Amino acid sequence: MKIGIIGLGTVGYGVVEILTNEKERLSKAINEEVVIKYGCGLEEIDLPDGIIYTKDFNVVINDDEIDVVVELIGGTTIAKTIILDAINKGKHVVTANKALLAHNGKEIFMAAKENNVHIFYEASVGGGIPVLVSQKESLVANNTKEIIGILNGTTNFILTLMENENLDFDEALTIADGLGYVEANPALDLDGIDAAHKICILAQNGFKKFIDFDKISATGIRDVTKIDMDYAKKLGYRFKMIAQAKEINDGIGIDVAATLVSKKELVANVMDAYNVVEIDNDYVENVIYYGKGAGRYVTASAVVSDIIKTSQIERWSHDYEDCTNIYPITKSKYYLRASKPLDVDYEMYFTEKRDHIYITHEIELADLTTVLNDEEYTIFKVRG
Ligand SMILES: NC(=O)C1=CN([C@@H]2O[C@H](COP(=O)(O)OP(=O)(O)OC[C@H]3O[C@@H](n4cnc5c(N)ncnc54)[C@H](OP(=O)(O)O)[C@@H]3O)[C@@H](O)[C@H]2O)C=CC1
Ligand SMILES: N[C@@H](CC=O)C(=O)O
Repeated sequence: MKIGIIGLGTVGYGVVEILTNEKERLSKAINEEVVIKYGCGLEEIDLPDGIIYTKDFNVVINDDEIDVVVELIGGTTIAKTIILDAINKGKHVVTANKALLAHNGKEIFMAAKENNVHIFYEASVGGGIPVLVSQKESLVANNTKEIIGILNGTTNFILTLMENENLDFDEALTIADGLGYVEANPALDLDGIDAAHKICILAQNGFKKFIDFDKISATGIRDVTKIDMDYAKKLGYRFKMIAQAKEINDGIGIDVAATLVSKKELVANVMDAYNVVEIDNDYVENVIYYGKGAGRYVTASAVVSDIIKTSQIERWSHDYEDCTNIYPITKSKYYLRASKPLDVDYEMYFTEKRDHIYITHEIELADLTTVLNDEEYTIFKVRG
């Protein structure tokens, strides 16, 4: 197996290291020598002996000896060209590029099918956690009912810091940024866009439907305050940025939102930069996947396992229909904080200083906002 790795940054160099250190064992596992022929990056770096450095990804794609192209540059422009060109040249492709797959997955999967090549992308969701392979292979007997997850480590780290250290959002963000957690474009993390990319990929595979990414509602964690975090704590909840998808009526409900999760739920106890995915199925019922969602070796572990999987004969099918009806999930329990008593049905209520705090029964958001009229209030979804 001859491999070309395009992108030698955090993940790409980790892949080079693992494949080099584990070459003998991995080659034995597939009964074929695993060889990195090219490392492609914008700037030349030291590569282990035998790997050819190139600046030009076309050198990799146009080499007839290359079986697997590994795209690890990120983004949705050049990466798309690289992946489609590689597929059209009959190469298997491995990528960790969640943004590209959420936006252009359909086109890429179709091209892979037409060219009879593998496209594997385990590292795009949950870093090293083997959740996609489980969805595509181990859960094949099941119909998925619901998927929920904490799919962004950065925001989970920030929420954990806010809670444990009693910090404001901005204070916690500064610390997370200083530790290198926050993406170059912070909106991807903070506004839930990265988590939306990941739930889009999970939902497509779970419900066997293509989802138009632009229809997914994502609100992120910028509105979570220390005040609401304290009230949540008093009521037995913890703030988490929850990505959720489930089949509803004639379509798919899917969104990402800061949510109060009961501390009794396993998901509420996933702290720091860890990720979790919980999939509810008809036969095996609930299964939970937990682990680190980012980091050089964590992510490279999933990429290497995908590279090795390209030696298998059977292709992953992505013969999905388009889902035209995509909705935010608005039927929920809600947390409300207002400066006056509110006329709402509730499960829990207390008042402190000038605040009136409610956890409502499950209700449609539109019905709730009708009752609230012009009152000023803070609102978040509640789970559990
Ligand atoms: N880091 C992580 O923990 C995780 C990352 N991912 C995904 O993995 C992918 C890679 O991420 P990561 O390694 O962190 O990103 P990095 O920015 O660390 O690495 C990307 C590398 O690609 C290089 N590059 C950019 N354009 C080209 C080009 N045209 N030809 C060759 N090389 C190029 C960059 O060079 P330069 O720096 O000079 O621009 C950089 O070294 C992304 O899709 C990301 O979303 C997924 C899960 C976790
Ligand atoms: N920014 C992402 C990195 C991995 O996908 C995260 O925080 O989870």
